[in-house]
Amino acid sequence: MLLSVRAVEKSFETSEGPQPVLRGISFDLDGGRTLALTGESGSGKSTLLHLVAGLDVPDAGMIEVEGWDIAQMSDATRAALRRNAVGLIFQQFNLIPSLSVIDNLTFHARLADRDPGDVRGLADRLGLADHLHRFPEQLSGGQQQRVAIGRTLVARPRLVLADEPTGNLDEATGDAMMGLMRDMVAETGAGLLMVTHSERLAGMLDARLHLRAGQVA
Ligand SMILES: Nc1ncnc2c1ncn2[C@@H]1O[C@H](COP(=O)(O)OP(=O)(O)OP(=O)(O)O)[C@@H](O)[C@H]1O
Repeated sequence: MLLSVRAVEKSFETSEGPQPVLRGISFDLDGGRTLALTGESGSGKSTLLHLVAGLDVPDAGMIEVEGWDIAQMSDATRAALRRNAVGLIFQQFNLIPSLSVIDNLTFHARLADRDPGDVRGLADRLGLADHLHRFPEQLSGGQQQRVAIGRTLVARPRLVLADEPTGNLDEATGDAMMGLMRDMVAETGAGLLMVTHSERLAGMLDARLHLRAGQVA
């Protein structure tokens, strides 16, 4: 199993005491499969994604990526897992401002010890062929979002975690990016866990995990 989540609990301290946000979440995700994470605002989607990404640790329960329990890892091992096995597409694009589009793509492949392969072909599929030598600040928000998607895919992670990855794109471009992500998942055998508020996009994925008040509904 690529990703196993079992009985995960997470609370945050607030002025009124601990506020439970995730209350016993369990699910599995196989390689080559795509899973939509849906639920109303505040239901715990981003919190769950952060835990799976190893950016935070659960209070109870277990999260295994390829059989490795991320809560038991040292910070250094967790960082290495994030670098090599897990690809994050979050709302902050975190592009490197001093690198052009093509260099941003290539750099991330090398960071993950991957041969970047056909970067120009990928840029083409991202609709960025005419912007290869631009710097992030010279791109629109949607173009930056596509670089962020490409940057993650070029590293060929085992697990792709995405938070509204097409949120800044028009419907046609968003659908094209969804198609690209699904193709890459199918080609590389990676798993995709994607937060979305869109029923339409959720319907394009293999399965859905719907959260309601911190539980699987
Ligand atoms: N660091 C934190 N400290 C305290 N409370 C937090 C923290 N992070 C999240 N929360 C609370 O946890 C709950 C779930 O937040 P989360 O961001 O996971 O929801 P979400 O489903 O992703 O929402 P949205 O769709 O609006 O992004 C919210 O009530 C939020 O206020």
